[in-house]
Amino acid sequence: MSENLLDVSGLMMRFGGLLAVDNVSLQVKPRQIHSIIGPNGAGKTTVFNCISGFYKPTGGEVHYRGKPIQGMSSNHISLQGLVRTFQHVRLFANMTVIENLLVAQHRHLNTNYFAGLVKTPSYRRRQREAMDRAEHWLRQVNLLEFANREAGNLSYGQQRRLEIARCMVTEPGLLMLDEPAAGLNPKETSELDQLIVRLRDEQDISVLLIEHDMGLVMGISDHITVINQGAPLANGTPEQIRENPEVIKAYLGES
Ligand SMILES: Nc1ncnc2c1ncn2[C@@H]1O[C@H](COP(=O)(O)OP(=O)(O)OP(=O)(O)O)[C@@H](O)[C@H]1O
Repeated sequence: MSENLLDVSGLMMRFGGLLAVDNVSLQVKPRQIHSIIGPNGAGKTTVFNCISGFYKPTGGEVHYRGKPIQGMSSNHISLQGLVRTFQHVRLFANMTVIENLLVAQHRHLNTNYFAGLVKTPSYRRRQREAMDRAEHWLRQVNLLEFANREAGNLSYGQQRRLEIARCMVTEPGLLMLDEPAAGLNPKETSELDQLIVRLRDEQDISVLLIEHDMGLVMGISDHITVINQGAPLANGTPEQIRENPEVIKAYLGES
């Protein structure tokens, strides 16, 4: 099997006359934090949407754990273990924090109507496990004390962490985070930074990250892919990217 967890090659996405993603390739290895950076409108979120099944790519291939996933529905892809967050928080605001984590696991519980109706021992065991996982992840993201609060009443930083917990209760292999630090204050950003590193180091998962906060990206990434106007511009370690004149010209030099 390929040593890459995720292998994207020659990805293309066209919207009418606009080529939003033009031949982008990237490989995410196990236990890596891999960031995608680039100026506004470079095509980063479109790459995410193509990988996670929200868009059907116009061309190219996406393999996850060696299996082709391009063209699959987003639901099917998330069941394979590839889950994501969005640029804007998408929680069930009127549900409690814990309910958000239980709902997220529902599709993975594989219960059937009869088992639920008579509450068979295996049904009850799965419910208990779902509750244990929810509690575990609330502790990990420092939200246990808010378990019964409505998600919409959490601070923005807490909602961001709840979204990550919501992904993690499904036990993914690859977590895709789209601008998780947007709108966070420096303290919240530093908590997020530590959380992402812990996910890699303690949970053995890989993280694919889109982020504009260069301090965060340079501080925690194992590998960075830079795209500009839809096309790949550079690939490398944070040190290589920081010193790449093309990148400085296209992106870092602007800030
Ligand atoms: N559904 C769509 N239909 C038409 N054009 C789109 C669509 N989605 C994205 N685009 C266009 O594709 C280009 C890339 O957009 P995308 O959101 O992927 O960039 P980005 O790098 O994520 O930007 P930002 O950093 O500002 O979030 C932009 O020109 C955008 O207007």
